[in-house]
Amino acid sequence: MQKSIEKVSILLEALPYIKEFYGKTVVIKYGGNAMVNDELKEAFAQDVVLLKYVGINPVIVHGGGPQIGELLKKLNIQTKFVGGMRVTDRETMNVVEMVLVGKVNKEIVKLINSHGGNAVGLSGKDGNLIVAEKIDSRKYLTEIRAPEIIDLGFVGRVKRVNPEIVRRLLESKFIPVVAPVGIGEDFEAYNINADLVAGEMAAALKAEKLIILTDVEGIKDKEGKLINSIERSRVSELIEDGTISGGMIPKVKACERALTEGVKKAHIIDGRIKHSILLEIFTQKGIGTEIL
Ligand SMILES: Nc1ncnc2c1ncn2[C@@H]1O[C@H](COP(=O)(O)OP(=O)(O)O)[C@@H](O)[C@H]1O
Ligand SMILES: CC(=O)N[C@@H](CCC(=O)OP(=O)(O)O)C(=O)O
Repeated sequence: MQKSIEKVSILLEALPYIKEFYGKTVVIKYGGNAMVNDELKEAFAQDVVLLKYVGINPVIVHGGGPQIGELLKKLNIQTKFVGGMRVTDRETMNVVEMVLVGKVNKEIVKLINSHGGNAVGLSGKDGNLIVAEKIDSRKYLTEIRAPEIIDLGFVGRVKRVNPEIVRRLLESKFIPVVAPVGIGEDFEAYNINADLVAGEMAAALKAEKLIILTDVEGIKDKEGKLINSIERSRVSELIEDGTISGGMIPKVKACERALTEGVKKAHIIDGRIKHSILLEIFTQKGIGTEIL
């Protein structure tokens, strides 16, 4: 009996959050490093399906960096990252698209559907969802003080998101799952960092929240201690003094961008913790770092 009462009180703790977020959209970035373990994958899918069934609209934007790396290795194609971005020549771009759209996207769709959801996979090409343009490598790499200034190739930035197709899917009770491949006005495919796509998606949808799952607890300070909460105006100084570097830079940039466009809160949370999404949304304390 005591156990049952505990269960009810856990459910009741979620009630104010279900009320607050009912009918709202939450964009979730599902990172390649949080996708490596089967147990975590199952927990992720359960969280997404639960959100949908309590009336919250999840939109998934996924990565797949490690999975791209694996296939490039098998194909004996050298690859490197500069300033958190994969240098992408045409051959690499083909592999990126093959892995992200052909493999990772469909795996996530299957995973969610096998837990009772109704997911639909999209890339930036579908419905012109993500219009991209080649990133200005020099400008970007200088701005983030990258160690090397080179041409990043077919690395894109989001020029525009046309969220119509995603809105329609949400209205029809589907769960959209988006691969971060953009389409240029030159009809070239562009490789876009998935965090940046998630930020732009949240902005275009005027989402309630952006949640970025990653492979660390959240943003850490100079001493390596987790920062629970930070204002967006303080983020650039942490990049400038080197506290935030590498793969964390596009994450905080994505959060800044979403918040500037009216998204209420952004969170960087630990995807290695089972049910991290539910812990973030439905508990008072939340987890990871919130950016306001
Ligand atoms: N201040 C910081 N706080 C936390 N992680 C940081 C920080 N600066 C750099 N990082 C690095 O960013 C990484 C997360 O980015 P990335 O590896 O691209 O993740 P993902 O695969 O989830 O997209 C962390 O594993 C960590 O090494
Ligand atoms: C330009 C760029 O770096 N694109 C990324 C796209 C995938 C991604 O962002 O995956 P994660 O979120 O798993 O890191 C790449 O090629 O790896």
